[in-house]
Amino acid sequence: MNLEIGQKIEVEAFELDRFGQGVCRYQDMVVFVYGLLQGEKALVTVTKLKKTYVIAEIKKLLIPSKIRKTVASKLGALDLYHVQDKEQSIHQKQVTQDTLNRALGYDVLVSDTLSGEQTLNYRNKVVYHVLNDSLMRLGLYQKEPIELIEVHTFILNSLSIQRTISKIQQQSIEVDPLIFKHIVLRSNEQGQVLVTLVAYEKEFKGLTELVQVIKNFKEVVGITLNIKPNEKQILGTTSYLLHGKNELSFKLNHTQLKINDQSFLQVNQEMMLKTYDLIATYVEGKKLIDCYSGVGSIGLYLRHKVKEIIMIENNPENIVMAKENAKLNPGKYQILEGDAKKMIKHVDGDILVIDPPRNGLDPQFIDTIINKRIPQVIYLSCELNTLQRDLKILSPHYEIKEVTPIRMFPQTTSMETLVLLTRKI
Ligand SMILES: C[S@@+](CC[C@H](N)C(=O)[O-])C[C@H]1O[C@@H](n2cnc3c(N)ncnc32)[C@H](O)[C@@H]1O
Repeated sequence: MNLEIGQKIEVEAFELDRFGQGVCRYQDMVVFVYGLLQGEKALVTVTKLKKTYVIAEIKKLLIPSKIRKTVASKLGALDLYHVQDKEQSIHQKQVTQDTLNRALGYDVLVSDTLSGEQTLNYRNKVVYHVLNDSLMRLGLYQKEPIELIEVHTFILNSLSIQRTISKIQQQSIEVDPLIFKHIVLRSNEQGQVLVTLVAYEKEFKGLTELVQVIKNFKEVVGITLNIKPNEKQILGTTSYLLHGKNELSFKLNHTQLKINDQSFLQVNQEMMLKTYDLIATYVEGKKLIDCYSGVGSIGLYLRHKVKEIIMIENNPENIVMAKENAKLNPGKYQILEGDAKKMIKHVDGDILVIDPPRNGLDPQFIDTIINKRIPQVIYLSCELNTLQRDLKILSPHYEIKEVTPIRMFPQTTSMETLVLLTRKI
């Protein structure tokens, strides 16, 4: 193979992979082209040469696919925007099916993707990054090459977040981009907004001016300053209240929920409710363990379905919030703080709901579930790769009853998957 960077070649994608790349073959090489769909032909420019594969970008689309909606977005956060909405759901089901079949070595039955009506403006949390400029400019990451670009309208923003960020972006404020790094905006269904300024230090140039401006926006219920712990993590564990309250309330059908600037909550409320309603149909038993429970959204939502709920969560801030949320939604709860793999050894229940972070389950945690013979396990996963790894270990002991891909993040390749498992005799 004698390809060179910058060379133009004609390729056809035989597959759209789970990262939104068209997979093509050129001579003996695999070529990945972001934004190229299955069956599409394009003239592409080689941008990276690796030992076993090549990365190229579309120069000219020669034969477009019927499922294409528009040209691919530059933004990493919109990496499936060019695909029609219905086809995004079909793609998600296919990727889930292929990944699980490959891992488990048999045909896993995967349901149709659970989808919603609101495929734009659904995000109730968005992180804007401060660009490297002395006058404040805010943006998002571009996909290829990965770099920050200024963005004024982001079509996944909830309408209230879009309104707030537009007003912030109209300000001309001098800042130090080496210290002031992000603005995180969260909104609820009432259109209220919690704004978090994220910086490496408690004081920075432009802070007072920014707070003066933002606190006058009537939708803003609170402004906090969070101290960024390192380059990789957006938010740290220290927050200071600068205005209003560090709290946002949500009404999730029969459940009231409060979060703060550090809490996890699914970003798409319509799909969160659809997911929780589906989980509710699985729940049949007395004692439910909600593990990786965050501020308690899943356990609280299911409180009418069981006699008792045990929550396990390792973040002390979330534990405080979960206890407040428990008071808002009376029921019988035990809220336990600690590492899931240790805590799970000390509790019993007949239903286990697990909603871990992207890195999935610890082998020690899986061993304990298997040894305890918990009859029903409901696994909500935000990372298909760790889900398939964990299901491989669980599957000799648990039957995979139902797998539902969830379209939690329309216009993107990110996906959520819900799996119902029952103990084999
Ligand atoms: C994906 S979130 C789910 C939160 C909650 N179920 C919800 O939907 O609102 C994962 C949660 O697991 C918690 N967590 C991460 N590692 C943990 C561990 N080793 N033990 C217990 N909880 C953990 C995080 O703090 C976070 O709240």
